[in-house]
Amino acid sequence: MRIPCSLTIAGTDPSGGAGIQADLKTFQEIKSYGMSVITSVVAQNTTGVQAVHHLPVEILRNQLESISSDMPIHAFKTGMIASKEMMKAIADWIPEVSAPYVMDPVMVAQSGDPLIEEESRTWLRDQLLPFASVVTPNIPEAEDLLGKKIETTEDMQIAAEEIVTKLGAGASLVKGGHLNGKAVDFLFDGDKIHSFSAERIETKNLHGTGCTYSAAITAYLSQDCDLVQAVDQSKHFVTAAIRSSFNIGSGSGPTNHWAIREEAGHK
Ligand SMILES: Nc1ncnc2c1ncn2[C@@H]1O[C@H](COP(=O)(O)OP(=O)(O)O)[C@@H](O)[C@H]1O
Ligand SMILES: Cc1ncc(COP(=O)(O)O)c(N)n1
Repeated sequence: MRIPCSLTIAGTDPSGGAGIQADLKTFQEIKSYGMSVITSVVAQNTTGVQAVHHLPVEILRNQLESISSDMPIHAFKTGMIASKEMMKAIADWIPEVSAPYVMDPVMVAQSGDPLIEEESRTWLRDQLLPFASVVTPNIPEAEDLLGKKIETTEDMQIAAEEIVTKLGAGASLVKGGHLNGKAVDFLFDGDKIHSFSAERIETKNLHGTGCTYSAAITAYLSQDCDLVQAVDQSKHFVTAAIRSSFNIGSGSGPTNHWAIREEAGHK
């Protein structure tokens, strides 16, 4: 039996709601074997980011090599990649792997704290994004990638299309968490637009939603789901996780990764 294997390349969150920790919990819930390569160690919690330590690029390369020389990778994602040098190490490694690549173009934490160097954003867009099978920007990230404002759902659909046609991603999922009204996301798959909608849940506990969503897409892709089906199932996953998110910590609390299991009646 083939065991689906997912890899995340990202920064850490010791409070367990975002980054590598959220990704591994999500892989586990969706029953994809989880592996992780750490880019930066981040001291953060529900209130924000307190300190960041970027690992040396050489140890990033070593970790990538440890995985690809020994382990199967059926899908992988990237999250926080702080510097151009780290992006370059990952771009050099990607051709070694033939698996779907989900890029979460993380730029700032929910708290507003920056997670990547300002001058690396262009490199992320021009050198790394064209490798992505699908890229999953929130609205501020899509605005940054395209250099224009996104204010309506029509703007979101145009942005999703342009991230593919102008910037070269395989597909693009523009997420609507930062607009008002329903929580609607638009996927352009290179051919047409698909929309994924859920009721907006009134909560301050949204720490790690983007990480959880992109990790879920990665896990479903590792199981050979097609992209539209993977996004659809992941939207259900992240919505359930937000609906029963935890009021822990004094800031924006984490989502509940086992919500889907509870909804299905498993304890
Ligand atoms: N209050 C909310 N209620 C329901 N879904 C939400 C809410 N906020 C965000 N979402 C959904 O969570 C996912 C993550 O979106 P978003 O918040 O835009 O990304 P990020 O965490 O990267 O900023 C998307 O599917 C979005 O529609
Ligand atoms: C290491 C790391 N990566 C990403 C995020 C963004 O999290 P969110 O999903 O809340 O935007 C974060 N806070 N920390």
